[in-house]
Amino acid sequence: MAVGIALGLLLCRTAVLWQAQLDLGRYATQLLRLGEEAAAETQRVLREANASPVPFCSDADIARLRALAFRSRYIKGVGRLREGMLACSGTLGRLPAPLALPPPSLTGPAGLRIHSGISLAMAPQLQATVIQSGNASVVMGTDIYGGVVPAPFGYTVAVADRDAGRIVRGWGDELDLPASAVLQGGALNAGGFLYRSACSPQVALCAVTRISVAEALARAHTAFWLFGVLGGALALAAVQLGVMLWGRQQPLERRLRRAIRQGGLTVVYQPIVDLHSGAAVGAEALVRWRNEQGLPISAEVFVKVAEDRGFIGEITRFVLRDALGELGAMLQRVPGFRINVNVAPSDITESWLLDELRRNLRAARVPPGQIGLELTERSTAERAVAVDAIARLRQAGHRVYIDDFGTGYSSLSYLNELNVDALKIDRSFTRTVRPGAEAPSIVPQIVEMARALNLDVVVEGIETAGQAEYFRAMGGQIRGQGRYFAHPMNARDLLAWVYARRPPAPAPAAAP
Ligand SMILES: Nc1nc2c(ncn2[C@@H]2O[C@H](COP(=O)(O)O[C@H]3[C@@H](O)[C@H](n4cnc5c(=O)[nH]c(N)nc54)O[C@@H]3COP(=O)(O)O)[C@@H](O)[C@H]2O)c(=O)[nH]1
Repeated sequence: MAVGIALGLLLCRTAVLWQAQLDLGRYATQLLRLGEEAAAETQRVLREANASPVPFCSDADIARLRALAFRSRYIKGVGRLREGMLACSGTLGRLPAPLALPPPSLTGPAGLRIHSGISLAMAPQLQATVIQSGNASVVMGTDIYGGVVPAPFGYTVAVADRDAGRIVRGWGDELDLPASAVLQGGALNAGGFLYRSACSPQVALCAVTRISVAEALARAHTAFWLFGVLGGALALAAVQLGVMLWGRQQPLERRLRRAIRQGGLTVVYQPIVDLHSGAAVGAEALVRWRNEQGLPISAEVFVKVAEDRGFIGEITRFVLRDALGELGAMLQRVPGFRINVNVAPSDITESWLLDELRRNLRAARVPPGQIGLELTERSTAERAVAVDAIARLRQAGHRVYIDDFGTGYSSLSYLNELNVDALKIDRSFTRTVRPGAEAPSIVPQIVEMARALNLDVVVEGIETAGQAEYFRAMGGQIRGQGRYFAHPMNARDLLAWVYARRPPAPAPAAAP
């Protein structure tokens, strides 16, 4: 019996670690493929920018650079360099004084120069990677890889200088492997972690995925118990293990589709407050999903899966229906209150969105002005499509917000052309407002420019009293959202929160 239990446990451990290695290998390959796609796009954009038929940094040139960035998936900005100094870019226009780039961290075979850890004028808190060829340069996005690898796996994608045997720059987790191990590729077991490294034969990139042995085993802890308790019933437990491993292998996509069908998603709401009065003026609806084990899956991860696989519309529909279903009565009682719903890039081009909005609003007897729509900068990449879609949403009575402003490096004047109502300043900018910050925050300039363009402003990610006070002191109408005021909460708690912060209803008039 004891031998049976020990053998069962050993077999189980081996199978689980083997499965974890397979998963790691699959994620590393996916990451590398993304990196290769981003590299191919970089080369194409640099080629097109260098083949510009219009004068260097002319208005037409700047518009062209902007169009190149907006048409790209992985590139956030395109600029022009003269004698190693940035002279203009699609985002910043012509610079009053050219900006020097530090020496490249790596020079590639095709004359590409890779500068890592660059602090950008629009987003000084981000450590961007700039790639230069000829008189053109591109800024790479920082969010290329995050959505591929689900918890509890970790990842790093690194620019690798094979000749010098060193890692130049990594995205994702800090690498705690020697460069030689990364460059060699393959499976590794070190310091209590399983690693899988894969390097591209075409470009200077390596992807490393990892999981701690404890985590890998914990993922299978149900099976361990089965083996432990049943011990000698090895065959039965082996069947259980097979079933479990099969379940784990089901891609996130399939599990997410099932969760949508079977009502496995929920919606939470994060209040948006007027920074001067402290009153709740609205809330952002955020979707939530717990997996079969009851563990939360990051919205960032599964929203991306739904976007990539083309079924994000089902989530948007669900959020709209659910939000109006559970908050419709409150919206009727508090007419100035607005619920903001996130819409994905593909949603705004779909005709169902307006129909769905109309239908749900009619059923809830709520006017369209009480539903705001949050579009990310990426949704507006196709200018003509975005202008048209935004106009239709506004004509229908909705307010349109640009979400995460600043992360896509698009310019305020471009937003002006889009004709939106408001912008939400990304929380990475808010984070720069803190005691002892090494550089003054760029947020005041953004707020001022937004106001000059008649755009309302919501500051996202306010986490401290100091940040709330800093933005309040700017005067003028300004709204905020963040954990300092409230974490996202369910509809019932939101109702209590909102009613507690509304000005008291006027007392009934005294009888004559
Ligand atoms: N298309 C849709 N996208 C959605 C939907 N619901 C969420 N999302 C997008 O997923 C991303 C991650 O969102 P989430 O994990 O829900 O995180 C949100 C907040 O919880 C978080 N937040 C709020 N306050 C703070 C704070 O003070 N500090 C801090 N570090 N994080 C905070 O920010 C997220 C809200 O982000 P945003 O939408 O940019 O305002 C995110 O991109 C969501 O947009 C959906 O239904 N549809």
